[in-house]
Amino acid sequence: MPLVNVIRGDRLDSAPINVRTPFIRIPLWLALSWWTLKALGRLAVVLVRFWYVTGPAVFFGWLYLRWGWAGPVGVVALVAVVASAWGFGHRPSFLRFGWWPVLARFRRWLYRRNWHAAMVTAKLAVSFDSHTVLPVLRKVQCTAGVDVVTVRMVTGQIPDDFAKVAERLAHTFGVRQVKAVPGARPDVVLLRLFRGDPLAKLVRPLPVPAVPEFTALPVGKREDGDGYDLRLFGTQVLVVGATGSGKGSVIWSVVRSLANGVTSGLVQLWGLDPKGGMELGMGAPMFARFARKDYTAMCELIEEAATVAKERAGKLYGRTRQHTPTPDEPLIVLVIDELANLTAYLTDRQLKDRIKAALSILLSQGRAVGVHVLAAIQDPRKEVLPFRDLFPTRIGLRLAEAAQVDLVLGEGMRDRGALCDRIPQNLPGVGFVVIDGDPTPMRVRFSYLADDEIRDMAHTYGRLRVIDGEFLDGAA
Ligand SMILES: Nc1ncnc2c1ncn2[C@@H]1O[C@H](COP(=O)(O)OP(=O)(O)OP(=O)(O)O)[C@@H](O)[C@H]1O
Repeated sequence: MPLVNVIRGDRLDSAPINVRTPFIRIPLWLALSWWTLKALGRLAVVLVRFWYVTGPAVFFGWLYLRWGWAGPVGVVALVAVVASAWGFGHRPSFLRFGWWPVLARFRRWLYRRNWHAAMVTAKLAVSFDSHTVLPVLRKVQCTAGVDVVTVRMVTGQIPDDFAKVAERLAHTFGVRQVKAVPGARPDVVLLRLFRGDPLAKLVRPLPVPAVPEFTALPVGKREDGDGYDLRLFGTQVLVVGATGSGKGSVIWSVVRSLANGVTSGLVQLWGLDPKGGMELGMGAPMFARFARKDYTAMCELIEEAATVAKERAGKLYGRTRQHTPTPDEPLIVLVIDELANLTAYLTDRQLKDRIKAALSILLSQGRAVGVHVLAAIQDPRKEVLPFRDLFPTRIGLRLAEAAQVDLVLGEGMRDRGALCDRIPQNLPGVGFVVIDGDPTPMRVRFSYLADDEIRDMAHTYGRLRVIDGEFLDGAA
């Protein structure tokens, strides 16, 4: 409160010009007519603007006057019958042209009701030149479980401003999650509001592709309802998740998508399960090489893979930039269940150093020459996994701490919606991935193979030859 130069009373600022406004006497009938005309004009604007309410209201009013209750009830029944027939007859077109547009109009009305308050409380309203400016709600489109709201930003705003307050917006609009992605134009942001959770239900094992498509292996479902296809060519894959987060389901989903390649010899899986074969043991026949107890055998497997990678790189030098798998030179995928056991917790220092050296060669040189790594780990810190950055594809399942999200998925990914630390324990197999060409992380759920399904798959497609350095009976 100011303590000097204060006097009581209203302060009147001196006017720049003093103008005496003219006094005109208007007859009452003229004023009344003007007000009536203005009210009629406003009514016409409202009637036209909310045509989707006024049109049906007028139509039903007319039906009622003409035929009594039978009129409106008959028309409602007719619409219900036609809609049901359309919905059952051709569901995709009914949803696209019938149901979603109607729902979108309703949802737009809901969002508009809260828009002003939501923008002000989320600090997205901007004060400029002594007035408040709000982002403009342009359009709402609905699809299964998701509303896409097109928003024109205020000058100076960027999509990340919306991403930062996404959680606040989700609570305000009563949806599960909000994601902000850049729109088609630089001044537009798209808010994706997720109403329900399409990933709440378990994803059953997916059909095994006849020939594996190494750029798009079907492994799960995305939250926008599409299937999630993992790219293996040209990359190395790291799966990070707390205990019980479903790392095993990622591994088995990938193995299943490659199963026909294993049978045809186009793919060789080499399995390393330092936890004594707890995870990979059930499907051991899927692996051409398998090590579970002997750390020296595991180290030798990794060194052998690194040697293959170096030899192939030497052969392909100057000829091609991507190796094409053949039965003579198959795609090799090293599946490692708990990588930290090899890189951090191993007490034999010499062996640990050999493993680290071979792994870094494999990770850096293998991806172009068809020698890949699919590794799972619980703790993504640098001390545990020094070469985290050599895995271009990283999958974040449920994580223990918010700070781990950006370590796994990249800087700013938690702000953009990858809430790995908020994945509930009752949703194992759910995680976030960064999909090529999309700056916002995608929530996915990996398919789940029960133990019997893993055994069946191994029985149908498996070709195991060597366990811990020893040939299996009947295998050669
Ligand atoms: N994709 C999934 N869908 C449904 N349930 C799943 C899925 N993945 C895993 N589960 C369930 O969660 C349990 C734990 O999964 P899993 O053993 O794969 O986790 P993990 O991350 O490998 O744990 P740990 O690090 O302790 O080995 C499984 O026994 C299974 O019941």
